[in-house]
Amino acid sequence: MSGNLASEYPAWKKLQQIYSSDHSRLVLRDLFAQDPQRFSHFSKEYKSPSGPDVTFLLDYSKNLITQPIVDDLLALVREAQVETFRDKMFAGEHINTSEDRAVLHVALRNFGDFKIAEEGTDEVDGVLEHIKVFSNAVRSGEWKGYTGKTINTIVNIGIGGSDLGPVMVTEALKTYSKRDLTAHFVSNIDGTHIAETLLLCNPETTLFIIASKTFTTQETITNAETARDWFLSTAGDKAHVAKHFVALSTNTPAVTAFGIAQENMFQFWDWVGGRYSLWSAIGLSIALVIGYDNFEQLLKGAHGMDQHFLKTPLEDNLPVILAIIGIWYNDFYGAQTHALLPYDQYLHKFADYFQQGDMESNGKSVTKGGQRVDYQTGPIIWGAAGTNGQHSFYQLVHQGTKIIPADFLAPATTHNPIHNSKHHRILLSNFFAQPEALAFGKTEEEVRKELGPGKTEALYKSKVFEGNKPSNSLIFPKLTPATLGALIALYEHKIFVQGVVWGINSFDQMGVELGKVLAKNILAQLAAPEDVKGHDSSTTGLIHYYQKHRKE
Ligand SMILES: O=P(O)(O)OC[C@H]1O[C@@H](O)[C@@H](O)[C@@H](O)[C@@H]1O
Repeated sequence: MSGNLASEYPAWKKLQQIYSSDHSRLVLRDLFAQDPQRFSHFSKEYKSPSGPDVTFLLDYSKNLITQPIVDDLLALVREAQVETFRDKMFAGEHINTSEDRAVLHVALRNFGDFKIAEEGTDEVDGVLEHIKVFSNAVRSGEWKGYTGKTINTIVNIGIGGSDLGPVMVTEALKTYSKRDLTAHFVSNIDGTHIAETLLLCNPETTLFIIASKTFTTQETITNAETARDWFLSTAGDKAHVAKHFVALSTNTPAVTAFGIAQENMFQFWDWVGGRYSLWSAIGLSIALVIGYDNFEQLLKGAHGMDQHFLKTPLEDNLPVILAIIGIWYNDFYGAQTHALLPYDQYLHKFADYFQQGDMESNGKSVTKGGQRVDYQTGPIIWGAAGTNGQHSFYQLVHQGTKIIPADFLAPATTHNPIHNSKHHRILLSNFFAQPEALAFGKTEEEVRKELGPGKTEALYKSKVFEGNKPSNSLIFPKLTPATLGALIALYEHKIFVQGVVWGINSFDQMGVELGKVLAKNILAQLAAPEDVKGHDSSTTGLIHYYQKHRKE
């Protein structure tokens, strides 16, 4: 986030030369054969420096790297002054320059450690207390609906960062959830989303959580109004809204105008980016589902990773290691994507979550100084829970023409050891096998030996796995709230490091604006064909087709 062009750093130029001269020699079979200690050289165990016990092993030995390459990538990190910018972030400096804002999601999980001088950081504990008291009241049944019944359903209405974090975390920690409290998440403006959800709700026992940092987001406000109308059509009296609607927002006037009382508003601050907000009041639905104590464990797990990121030398710093490996493929190998592949059904929304986390943060092409970059920035993030992906897109990962770096994640112990953990052993055998198959493949010689003579050349060739496909493996004892917190913070800081190296602002999201403005303009033109003005022939033609065929 220095605003410099990464391609001007001496280390960048050196890495380009290394890639050109050496990449054909970077073959995992050979690298492992040459160094029997490769695993211990390129793996690290994380142990939380404070708070709840969190540990995991990151094995990055199956990457197309050598120690000199790692050293040059770390030199790049130093030249980009990542440590300086990291310290600025933790100190509350306004590193989000385009919006003149601090970037302080770390302050939301700062259990007294870091000194941060920014307005609002002294209010964090008060909001956490509010979340605690409220979530305890709802979960215990003390909080009653307008007819005196306890709440058994919550509906979080929010989109983007006000949806994806709570969705991902409540799914990931479902085993900790209060099973008699059903949680729904409504995000899409498509009326189908709210309509189908309302069919499952009883107005007497449903709590709506309107989650919007700005409280101006069209989707969220429209869905919230629809929910309020639906509620009032049964409840009648507007005074009952107070028992069934709460807001999570930075925008007090808009919340009040909507009709939500200030005591039912959970505050946060402009220094919390939407995609980094699950640790804030936006996490209310998480606290309701898993309980406040577990929510706090999540925060503490993340705080441990914050300390690790802040205090660990670069060569042992796990977010830095993930970041440099990503840069190596993204910028030198030309990899377009990065797959997140958790072998844990509970983490089935992990890739969706980091699609926003990473792509909205680092999907930029202009540096903080305003220069057009001449290299690749953020990768396309995608993925699915194992083993489902194996029966779908892994074919291309194994034998396609593209290089797809991937992170495999898995718990050693499952929360569901059914059938004497048979399922889990099978799951983990796949978690171990896939990176092995990707890295080492199967040679033509091995195929010929296996099939024997007399087969067509085409068949021999089609069964070859070229291998040399890179991956990281991350294994942790069990998916606990604290472990999940640490994993999320690990990836958040990885994204930060990459953004600093690329010289971009990872904390604004100007790219979401243009479409919003055009949609607003078009919405006002939808009534009649003669209203449709100022568009290209394609857009005009599409709108005219819609106008001809709609039935409302
Ligand atoms: O929380 P609100 O303000 O409704 O924003 C919801 C989402 O809006 C989008 O346009 C993006 O800017 C996201 O970063 C944000 O999380």
